[in-house]
Amino acid sequence: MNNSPIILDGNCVAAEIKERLAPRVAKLGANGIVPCLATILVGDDPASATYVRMKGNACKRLGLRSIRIDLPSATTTEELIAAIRELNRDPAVHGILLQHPVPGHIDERAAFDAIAMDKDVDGVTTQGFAQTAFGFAAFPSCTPAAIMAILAYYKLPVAGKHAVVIGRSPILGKPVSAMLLNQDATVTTCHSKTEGLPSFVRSADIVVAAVGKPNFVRGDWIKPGAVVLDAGYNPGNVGDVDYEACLPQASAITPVPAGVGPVTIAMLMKHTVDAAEKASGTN
Ligand SMILES: Nc1nc(=O)c2c([nH]1)NC[C@@H]1CN(c3ccc(C(=O)N[C@@H](CCC(=O)O)C(=O)O)cc3)C=[N+]21
Repeated sequence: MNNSPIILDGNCVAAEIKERLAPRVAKLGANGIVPCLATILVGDDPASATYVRMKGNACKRLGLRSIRIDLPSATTTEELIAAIRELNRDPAVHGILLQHPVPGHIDERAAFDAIAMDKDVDGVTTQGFAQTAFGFAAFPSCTPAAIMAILAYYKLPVAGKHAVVIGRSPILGKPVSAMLLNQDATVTTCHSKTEGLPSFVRSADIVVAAVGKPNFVRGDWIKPGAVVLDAGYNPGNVGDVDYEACLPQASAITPVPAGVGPVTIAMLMKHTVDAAEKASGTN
């Protein structure tokens, strides 16, 4: 038992990331460049609309431009790709974010892969994933980058540790597994077909929950002293970790809200500023 776990405060981590962006945004501005993020939302899922609005608000607070494109749920893959290509061609747009998930009839992979590499600030393209996996300097996807930023901010050791990632989605479980591996963790990626999931989690020094099931990770799965990172964003702002049950076991744990979420948005802002600097050669 551990009676004083560190509560990993995502708002603090996000504040530091955004503070460091301010002078860079000012310098770009002095050169007549305003970093610009285009967000695309297909359909009218209210939770997705909330996240997209939060991203737009974060841009505004940092002095970034944002363009919001809302497409009807009946949009075809071809129409969506056409909208993405138009943003690819627009030199004033530095980053493009296609909000996941898109309606089921759309080929989401094809749409993600239509995003120009140098504007893939959300790290969703196949090429971006490949670069992330190989440890090159692409924009990694934002939630995995947020998880790594939280570990770094609190100086939590990764090398040599057993990290168990629950979930293998293309923009969360898979890339965060690769990023942990690149920092010399021993990584086990668990998923819905994993047999004996609790026994894997029980051996983890670092647990990353990315399953999309509310309160899925139970307290008795957590090895005493483990670090627990909750990347879940279920309806009603509920994470994938049963926080109250895991808290007494963990040495450090992210809450939901105010854990991984705000850092995800800060990373998106950072990547957009990075992209604007690269595009303009101003860094
Ligand atoms: N292409 C794509 N990229 C994404 O990065 C992406 C996505 N699609 N689809 C949905 C998920 C979810 N996501 C969140 C970001 C911030 C919070 C966040 O900041 N949440 C606040 C609370 C939210 C509130 O106040 O309503 C918090 O945890 O403190 C949550 C969830 C990004 N996602």
